[in-house]
Amino acid sequence: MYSTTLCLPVQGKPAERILLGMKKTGFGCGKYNGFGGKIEDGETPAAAAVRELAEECGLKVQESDLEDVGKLMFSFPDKPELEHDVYVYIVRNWQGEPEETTEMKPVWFDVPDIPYKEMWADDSYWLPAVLKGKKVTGSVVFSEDQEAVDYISIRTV
Ligand SMILES: Nc1[nH]c(=O)nc2c1ncn2[C@H]1C[C@H](O)[C@@H](COP(=O)(O)OP(=O)(O)OP(=O)(O)O)O1
Repeated sequence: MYSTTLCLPVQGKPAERILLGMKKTGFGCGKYNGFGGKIEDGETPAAAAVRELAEECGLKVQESDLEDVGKLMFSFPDKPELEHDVYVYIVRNWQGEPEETTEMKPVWFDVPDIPYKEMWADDSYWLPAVLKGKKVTGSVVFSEDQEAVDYISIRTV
């Protein structure tokens, strides 16, 4: 199993707008998602989140700007090698402007217009709670096509 990060830049508290990226390559290509990727050997989740956010959309943050909003585990019964967990962070302060990179095309969405149909199927279960200020932990099992959610257990606090 490997570990990844997911950074969600938002404006407002509670969140009114969110920056998502249309993923152009790799895992989740063609979906809108937060910004993140694999945690490298010897790297902390926070350091990886800062690095991936800058690499994928050019926003620069300090580790102290990361608000830890939970951890999720994703598994794919027919593809155990894809099993991974995700450290999820919200950021409200950054330097720079979002810019398109080879990996992601960033787009701002008003929270009521978040394009859940063009995102990972689990997001509609937990992202609304996170945007209202909750923390989430949980686990998601995907179907064979790696698109539909077969089982989901999310705890919000
Ligand atoms: N079901 C899911 N729901 C969600 O909201 N985000 C997910 C998700 N499954 C994976 N992610 C996120 C976590 C992470 O930010 C990204 C996948 O990272 P990966 O490292 O696997 O892919 P990349 O192709 O970006 O590789 P690197 O950038 O090279 O690390 O997608």
